[in-house]
Amino acid sequence: MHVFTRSGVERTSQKFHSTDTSTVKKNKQNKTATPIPSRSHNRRPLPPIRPPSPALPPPQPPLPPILRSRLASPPSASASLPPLAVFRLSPPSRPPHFPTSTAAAPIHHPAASIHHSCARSAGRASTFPSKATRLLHWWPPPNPVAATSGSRPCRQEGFVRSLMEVCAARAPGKIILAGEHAVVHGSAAVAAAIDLYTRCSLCLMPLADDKAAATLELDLKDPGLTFSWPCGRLREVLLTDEAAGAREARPCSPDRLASIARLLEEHEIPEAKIWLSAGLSAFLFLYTSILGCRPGKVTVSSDLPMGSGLGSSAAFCVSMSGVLLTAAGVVTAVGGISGEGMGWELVGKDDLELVNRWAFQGEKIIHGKPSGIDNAVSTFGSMIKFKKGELTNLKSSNPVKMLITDTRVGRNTKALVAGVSERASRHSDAMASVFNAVNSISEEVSSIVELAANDEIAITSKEEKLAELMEMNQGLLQCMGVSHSSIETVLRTTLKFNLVSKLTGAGGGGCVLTLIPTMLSNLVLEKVIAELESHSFRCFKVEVGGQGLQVCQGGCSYFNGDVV
Ligand SMILES: Nc1ncnc2c1ncn2[C@@H]1O[C@H](COP(=O)(O)OP(=O)(O)OP(=O)(O)O)[C@@H](O)[C@H]1O
Ligand SMILES: C[C@@](O)(CCO)CC(=O)[O-]
Repeated sequence: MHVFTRSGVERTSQKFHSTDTSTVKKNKQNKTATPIPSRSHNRRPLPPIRPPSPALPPPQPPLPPILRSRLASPPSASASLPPLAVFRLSPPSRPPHFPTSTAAAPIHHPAASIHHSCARSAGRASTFPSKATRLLHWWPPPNPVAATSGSRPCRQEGFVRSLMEVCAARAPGKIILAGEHAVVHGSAAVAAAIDLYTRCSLCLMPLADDKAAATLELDLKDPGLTFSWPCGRLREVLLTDEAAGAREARPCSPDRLASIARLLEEHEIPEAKIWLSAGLSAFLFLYTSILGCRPGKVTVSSDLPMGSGLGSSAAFCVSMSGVLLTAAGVVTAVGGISGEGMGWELVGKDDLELVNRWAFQGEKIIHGKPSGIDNAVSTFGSMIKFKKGELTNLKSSNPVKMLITDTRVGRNTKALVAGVSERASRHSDAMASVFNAVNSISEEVSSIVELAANDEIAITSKEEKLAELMEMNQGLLQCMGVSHSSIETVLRTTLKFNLVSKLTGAGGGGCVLTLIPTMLSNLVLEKVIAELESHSFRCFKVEVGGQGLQVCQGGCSYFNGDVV
């Protein structure tokens, strides 16, 4: 059992700036209370569920391409065996997926610009020179260290490699088996990485003679938007040029957050995509803190549905921190991943700790008061128990099958976390008991997943215990006020088949986990999925417990802004 410690965790909540959308929009979700029916073996019906307190539902973006291939019932597929989430502690063998680039129509602004992508599949003339041209353009290296130290030598802080200016990182999403929300208040939680990734790639531009022309560009493939800021404007507003040192993760001060908000206001982000502003703030903070105001282009693409409980914000912050710290020369790859063949490499433990600390600072901008579990599991991978910043690796001895159902109801983690904290301050004793009960559940779940079950009876008994704990955890999440009528529909549907489900992540919509017993017949499973999908939910499979952050240092190449 390995134990990592996340140091430097700040538990004070940070007030968000004026672009925080949770105050702008109200939750327009269906607020009808829906009771759950009792199970066949005489369980009492649970009390009606009140919809979560102020959650902002971002409009659900189209399904990421990789998820389309994971749908339990692809639109045109015949009724074959539906795929499931399987806990597996080996790294996934599926090669990474990179979506195609998008077409853009620019909207101009004097200080900053934003481009809206029109079609996922349409090609776009690359703004990147070919690799050969870039090398020529960059020669001789701008730093004397590079000139004297060989082809891959530049590992000094503050110096960015000149010959291999392209690097990339990818970080996985996660599911939470037990303990969400309570973990923010000090309880234990159990989470596992899934094999859906967010990828960030970075191309550092030459420090142009014409400083006025230098820009920082961010291409977000999933919402289909490109943002750019003149580096001069960044210096002017952030009152900084140089990165203050990437080796120490620093929090974003309220002043800096206010300056970042000013930079974002200049962009006039479309109202329908205003929920992106939290991620943009995290990006500007991480980029300028780690690399200063130097010109570059960052491209982000993700397999994860955003704002659905699968840790998209953590995967965004971890992959972003990973690529920036790699470019800054403070994080180094330690070796390849067998079977991947795409140049992804693992990162050493100390470097992962640093990435995790930076990502946590980014998560604080997006979430307000994160526990740190999402960025920890995205950074370190595997299955973990997390309590008060301490992480314990869990070795799952039997595969545990989970079906993931995306209710497609958008919500906002920050608002949901704040809602639970408000309830905790209104009913401190009652909520302390709820958090305490969740802590016991998570501790028990973490012991059970490590138990080796060697025959059908032992496996069934293990799964029954897990199911009961998941059911209890879901009941306590309802007490916290983070369930939703769509989640209740999933619970009700799976309960008809005697299957247990619980929400995963922040709740309020998003994704739900259903434990699939090893002995369940495929026929029954198909019926469950068909019924879930008849409610317009999406069911899909993931592999669980794989690697965390991976980087690609040079050696990766670019086409139209995507790493290929
Ligand atoms: N690929 C991406 N591109 C741009 N922004 C992203 C991306 N992924 C996440 N984000 C940012 O993170 C926000 C979603 O974070 P949120 O915490 O609400 O959901 P989540 O992390 O998917 O769910 P949970 O925290 O419950 O696991 C988005 O609104 C956006 O600001
Ligand atoms: C809801 C929460 O517990 C998990 C979100 O994935 C928030 C957190 O721990 O930061």
